[in-house]
Amino acid sequence: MDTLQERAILVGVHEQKDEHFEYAMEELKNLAEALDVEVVGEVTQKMERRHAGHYVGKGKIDEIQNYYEELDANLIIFNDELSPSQIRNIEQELNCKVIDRTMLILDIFARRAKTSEARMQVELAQLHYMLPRLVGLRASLGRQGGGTGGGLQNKGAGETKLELDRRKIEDQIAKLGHDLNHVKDQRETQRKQRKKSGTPVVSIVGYTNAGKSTLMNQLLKKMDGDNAKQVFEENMLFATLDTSVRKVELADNKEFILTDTVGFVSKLPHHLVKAFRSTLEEARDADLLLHVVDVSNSEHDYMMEVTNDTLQDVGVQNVSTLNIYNKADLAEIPYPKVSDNSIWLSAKEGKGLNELIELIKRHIFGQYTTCKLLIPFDRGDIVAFLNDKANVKTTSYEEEGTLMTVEMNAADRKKIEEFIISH
Ligand SMILES: Nc1nc2c(ncn2[C@@H]2O[C@H](COP(=O)(O)OP(=O)(O)OP(=O)(O)O)[C@@H](O)[C@H]2O)c(=O)[nH]1
Ligand SMILES: [Mg+2]
Repeated sequence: MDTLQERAILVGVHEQKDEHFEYAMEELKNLAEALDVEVVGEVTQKMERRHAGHYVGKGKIDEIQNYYEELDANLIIFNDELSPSQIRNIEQELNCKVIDRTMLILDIFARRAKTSEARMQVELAQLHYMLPRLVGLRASLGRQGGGTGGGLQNKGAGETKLELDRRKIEDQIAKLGHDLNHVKDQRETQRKQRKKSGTPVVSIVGYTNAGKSTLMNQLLKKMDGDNAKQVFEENMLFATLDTSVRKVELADNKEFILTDTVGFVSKLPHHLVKAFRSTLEEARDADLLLHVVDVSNSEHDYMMEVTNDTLQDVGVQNVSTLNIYNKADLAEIPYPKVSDNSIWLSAKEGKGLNELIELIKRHIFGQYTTCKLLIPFDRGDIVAFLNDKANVKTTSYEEEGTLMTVEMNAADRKKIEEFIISH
């Protein structure tokens, strides 16, 4: 397919109460560039509230039109999600291809999704978004354009040739919902099994591009050397869209499960959060969250706020959390440094990992207890089990059997209760 280079003008309304407007516009530019769209201009307007009919004030529409022609643009991207009537009205007035922040994010997700579950989740979000906007979108997407189009030119929604047919879209939504439920059940079963095994779960969460996958890889490398099964890390928005689950085994026979998942961004589309809910919910059952923050970004407080709000949105509450201030190498901050539940480190350089592991251990192995056991000589299986699963501190051979002092978790302890002689 012949793809025309897209040249976009960004349009944003700066509402009075919004303190993060400049950053939101900068992020919009990054999102556009993540789709190879060239940003050629920007129009902003200060208003008390966005205009219900056409997002910006009426006079601003003419200004956008002039700018559009002058800069030879072929696309206009709005900084917020446009309502169905806003899309229709702006379309009519401007007579050009119009997309909004939501379509942009959906499109990025559509391109990055790798597993079938992630693809289905994105497609579901796209269809939900499209359904009430068919009229406006039909006009907009019918126009000559390049790569972006609310995912319609991508695999997934695009290849199923829905032709914006309402009935077909509704059927497809129902089908995806059904298929996703099935995947969700499987995931639930796995989660339950993990829980039953008593192995603590540590989940990495945070804003997109904060360094979550880099941290996961470094932790795995530290344990398994270069044989570690790495996850994908990249300097781009939404490099990760799926949950990766790995087991981390520590030197003292303690182990935990580490998960990496999709990152957050401000104004994450509501339908996307909904579609990805089951992925995001994984964090709800975690024993500990590692909230990774790019401390070198001047907006990192805001990014933390967005992450916390999104987590709350999907019902992740009251899970103990460590704040990981990452990329300290790019900030003027001494590192590694630990203070209460916060740590400053550099995942990329691998500096601060030992301190982080200590901090993690302190949180998740709190329920570990030490006890003394006497195991008859004919129960070599128990001794082997303990050597494999527990942190064995002393072993001596007495007349009645093997005497061991071990530190272990509650689940394993239950299994060998009959051999405990003192605590
Ligand atoms: N300088 C520096 N760069 C880092 C550090 N940690 C990660 N990065 C870089 O930041 C970029 C993003 O890293 P990822 O690990 O992919 O980030 P992520 O949080 O998984 O991002 P998403 O999956 O997109 O949400 C990569 O280019 C990393 O090399 C760090 O400590 N210092
Ligand atoms: Mg990632």
